Amino acid sequence: MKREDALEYHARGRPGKIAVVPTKPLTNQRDLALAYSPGVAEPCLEIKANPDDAYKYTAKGNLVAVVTNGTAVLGLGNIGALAGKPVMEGKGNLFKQFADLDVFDLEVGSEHPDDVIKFCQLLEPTVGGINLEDIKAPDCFYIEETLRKTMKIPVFHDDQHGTAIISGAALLNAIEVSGKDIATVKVVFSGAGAAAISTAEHYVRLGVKREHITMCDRKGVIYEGRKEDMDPYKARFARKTDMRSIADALDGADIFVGLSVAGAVTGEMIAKMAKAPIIFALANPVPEILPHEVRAVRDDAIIATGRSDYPNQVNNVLGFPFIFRGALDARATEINEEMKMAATRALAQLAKEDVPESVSALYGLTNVKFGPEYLIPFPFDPRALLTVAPAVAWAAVASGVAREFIELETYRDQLEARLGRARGIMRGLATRAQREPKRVVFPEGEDPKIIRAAQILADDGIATPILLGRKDRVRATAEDLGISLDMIHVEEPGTSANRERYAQYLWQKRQRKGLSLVEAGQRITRATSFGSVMVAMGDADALVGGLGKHYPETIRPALEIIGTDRRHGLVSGLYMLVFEKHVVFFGDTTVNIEPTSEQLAQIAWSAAGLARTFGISPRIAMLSFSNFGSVKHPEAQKVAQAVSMLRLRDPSLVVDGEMQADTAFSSEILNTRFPFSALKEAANVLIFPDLSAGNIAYKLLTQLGGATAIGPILVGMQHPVHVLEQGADVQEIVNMAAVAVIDAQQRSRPTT
Ligand SMILES: NC(=O)C1=CN([C@@H]2O[C@H](COP(=O)(O)OP(=O)(O)OC[C@H]3O[C@@H](n4cnc5c(N)ncnc54)[C@H](OP(=O)(O)O)[C@@H]3O)[C@@H](O)[C@H]2O)C=CC1
Ligand SMILES: CC(=O)C(=O)O
Ligand SMILES: [Mg+2]
Repeated sequence: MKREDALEYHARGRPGKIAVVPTKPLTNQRDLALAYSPGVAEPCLEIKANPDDAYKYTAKGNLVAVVTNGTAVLGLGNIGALAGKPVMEGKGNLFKQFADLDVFDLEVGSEHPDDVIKFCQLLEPTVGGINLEDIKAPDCFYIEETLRKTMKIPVFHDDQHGTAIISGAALLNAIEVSGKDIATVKVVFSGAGAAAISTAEHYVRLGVKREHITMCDRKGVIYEGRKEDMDPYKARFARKTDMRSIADALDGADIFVGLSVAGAVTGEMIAKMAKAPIIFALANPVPEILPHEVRAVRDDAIIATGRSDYPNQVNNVLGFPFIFRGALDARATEINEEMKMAATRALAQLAKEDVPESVSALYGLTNVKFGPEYLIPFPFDPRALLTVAPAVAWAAVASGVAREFIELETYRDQLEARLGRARGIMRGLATRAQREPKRVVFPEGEDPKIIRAAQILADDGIATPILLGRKDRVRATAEDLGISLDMIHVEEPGTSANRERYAQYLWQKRQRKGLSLVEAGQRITRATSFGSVMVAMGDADALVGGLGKHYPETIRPALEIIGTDRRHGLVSGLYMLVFEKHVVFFGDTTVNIEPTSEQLAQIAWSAAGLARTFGISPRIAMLSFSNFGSVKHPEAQKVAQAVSMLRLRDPSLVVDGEMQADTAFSSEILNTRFPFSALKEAANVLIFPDLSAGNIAYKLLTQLGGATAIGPILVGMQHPVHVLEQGADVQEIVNMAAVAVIDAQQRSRPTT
């Protein structure tokens, strides 16, 4: 990271990192009357009568004040309120991006603790919570304690408790990885300020013995009887000891926790620590010692820093957004010890779970697993919000400080929705699949991604996975991945007891297409054919395949063996494009290259059915370069004919065309220029005149239009078969399997 890049990042475009965004339309006289005078008086009077209504009519419940006086900004020291503003804007940005909380960053121009206290107290009507930031010790303790006693909204000093919570999670996991015992470990702190004191107290709650903690500040070890630079908070850690320097303290110590400044310890000191030392060098922006300096003297060390450019980022960014989310959603009156402990445990546990590839890919990593290099989740892991916020909210309810009851199942859905519609939709699918899980067969059963997806599907009760492949290979890969195959069925096409039966079925299906019984016997050893027969014969409910293969390699055997559902007449590949505010289905994007009018009508009919599966009432636009006969060309007429056919087939469908893409999305164009159109509002199903158009359009929208694509979803097969994109990641495989399960749930299986 270069200095110029950081400066350019902050200066680029609109200076700074956050802005205020209106959440209600204000485009005409009526809006103005509602938003401002006279309409605004109504919520004012409601709140006057019932102050709690502020949470209903204003942004208070989602608003956090990040307050500093700039006296301990990162490890830069007392650089003042104004110079601290970039950090506070940064916290605001993180609150928003990671937890959808809005922030006012408030830099208070006074070093006097009572000024900060008064300032915060006066903010109580404005915000739902206060995050104190970068205020030096011991002032920060007095400020926070006073505010907690006098205010009814959560007040949380991030450098104290955020750091304690996150490093507590990392501590539990580092202890587990190193095989140490929390009751006997010797811990040395560099720093005895806001972060260090609170972290040490949290470690004691987690099981570290107070007498095993040695705390050092600028003057060295804090010992019993020391007079210089002491305060009551440091005094709680004053040890009866002869040690005077941090070098003395580190000799034989198990754990070093740096919450002070860059360069506070040296390699020489670290070299003298006990076996498998745990080094948390957490000063920002430059740690007490850099990881390569530790490695130079200790190859058995477990290392974490506060930065994002080394493994194990122990930084309060993993805490404050999610902790405040949970606290505010539960309308907690404070953030108490139970809530902090719940956050620590939730983060520690999350690190032990499989990391989605979409997350590790953000860090340029593959196969990330719990261990010395991965003790704690990544800040960009969306599961952090989904895990920590509910844990905190629930702890608030359980400890009696919540004013709002949290229904955990629906709460997780609400959090998913905050992360974006695509995730919300996929989670909705998983929930539906879990109601009646089905057997899903995976032809690429030896692939590590498929095995990992199978584990998730089985663990989450979404499907009963059947992996096709050589059993020894599947077992060996599963073992490498640390995955148990107890709930996963593995079938080897080459040696399966069902081989004969399946070959007979295949032969009967294809004997008039030139396939001999011997050839059928050979073909059945191929996983895609084997899997397709399993589905056709009812030994599996759905097939999900095609990982690393070209599309036709999977779809052809499936089509030959399973065939097309007569009601659809043809198979097509649809995508669901999820935008921030709406969802649009695209067809056909993957199968039919030059569809006829009949086929276009079929594709539209299938797409309408798929939209209904997702709980969306279809409004179909049949697209072209022409608007309702404006261009006389066979390509446009083909689309218009498809519309007529579709109307005959299902008069209740909301469909029209041929029309241009902008017409499809503009109710104004539709209603003014084409008032005869059956489509009156923006379409949510787009049918393209050919595969080129459909395929190009969906790819452009994912690349340039910010859409998330879910698919391809294959419709029109006799039984559920779904083809993965070649490079699909584990989460995409899980998603597609959930779609396959729902597809299977919706069909009544005809007897074969
Ligand atoms: N990774 C993370 O998530 C977080 C990291 N931090 C980091 O922790 C550090 C401290 O922050 P915070 O507690 O808020 O600040 P404070 O000002 O409250 O405390 C700073 C402490 O560091 C001590 N110190 C300063 N220089 C030295 C030195 N050369 N050797 C030993 N101790 C020294 C001070 O000693 P004295 O008491 O003698 O003045 C003081 O105890 C910063 O670097 C900050 O970036 C903080 C929060 C979160
Ligand atoms: C991360 C943080 O809050 C700090 O270093 O102060
Ligand atoms: Mg800070």
